[in-house]
Amino acid sequence: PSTPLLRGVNLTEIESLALSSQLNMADGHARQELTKSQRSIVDELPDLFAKAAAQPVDDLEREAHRAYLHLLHQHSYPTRPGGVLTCYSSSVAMEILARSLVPAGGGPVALVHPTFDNIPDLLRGNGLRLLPVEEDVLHEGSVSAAVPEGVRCLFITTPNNPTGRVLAEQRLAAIAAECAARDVVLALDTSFRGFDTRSHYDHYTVLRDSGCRWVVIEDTGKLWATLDLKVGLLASSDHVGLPLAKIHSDILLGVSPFVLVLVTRFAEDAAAGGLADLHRFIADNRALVRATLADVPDLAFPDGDARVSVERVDLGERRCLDVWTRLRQSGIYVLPCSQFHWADPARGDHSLRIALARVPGALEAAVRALRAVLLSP
Ligand SMILES: N=C(N)NC[C@@H](O)CC(=O)C(=O)O
Repeated sequence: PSTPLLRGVNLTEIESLALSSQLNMADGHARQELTKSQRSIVDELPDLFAKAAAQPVDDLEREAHRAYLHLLHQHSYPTRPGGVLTCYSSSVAMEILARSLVPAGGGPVALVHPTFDNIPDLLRGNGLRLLPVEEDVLHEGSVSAAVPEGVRCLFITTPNNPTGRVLAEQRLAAIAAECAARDVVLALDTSFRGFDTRSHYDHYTVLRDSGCRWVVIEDTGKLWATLDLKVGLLASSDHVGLPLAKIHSDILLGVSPFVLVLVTRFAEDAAAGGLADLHRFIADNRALVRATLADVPDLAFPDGDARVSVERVDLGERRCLDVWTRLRQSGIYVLPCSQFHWADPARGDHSLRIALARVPGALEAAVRALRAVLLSP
């Protein structure tokens, strides 16, 4: 049986246990130090606050959308009113999408497997039935198998969490064409795309050209240590046929203009070289994890070419709950992977996920402690 003690506990509840720990390697939020140029943005906060108060919020919203999406080479995003709805977080965007799918009727939602469990939880919480689509089926093989028969929506996290796997441009085009032919809504969660340039082809051009009904959820919260000052973006095709704007209005009037200005400034800093620096920083932290654990027997890193800000560790015969529990006794937190396998948790019972957007010294201390636990019976 899978790790019973964590049954009924979701990943975010496990992450919340770690929030006050100095050695929190659990959640995928950005907790690294600010760079020099980012600190100078923080030094400007009083002026940014004044700018946010003085300018029309529509302008600030358009500026934030453009700065963030152009940073990631997404030039063809919709600019029509309501084409990109701004939310407090990507999970709020996810909840709006899930609620909007319910009245549409029709079959289940096909969802990539594994992926972060708040996505299936939000979909199921709205009464939607789910069908898992394994990553290999999604990324390779027949396109009709990637879009199961009878589904109302296909939901893909790309880059995926925790694997880092990126949907290639040609594959997105093929899946979008299949969705167009079968009138299936194609939904993408691209929250981790900032870390991987392989996901920086213009998804909006591909989606638009396919003619399919589509939704894309973006998240500014994973990249920069802004204390979770962030926005989620809910973009959609003009013929998506879902009451996204209506449900969005049920949940919020708008996000803080101050956060919009902050996101714009951090995105501009990233475009001026900060994003490349961040990629090197994450790659160095990934290398630190792999080097520190290199001499541990019966251990593997299943996502060899992942670039996202998390790293999965395959523990061999060891159980993730046992390792997680022993680390927690020393105040060190990682994330067990059972719940990512939302349709078959046992498949995650022998792997952990380590957050990489962390101060290197803290990451090294945590991974050295993990190594000690793994080497002691
Ligand atoms: N609304 C939720 N549950 N937020 C947690 C989520 O941001 C953590 C995450 O995405 C990750 O740790 O990979």
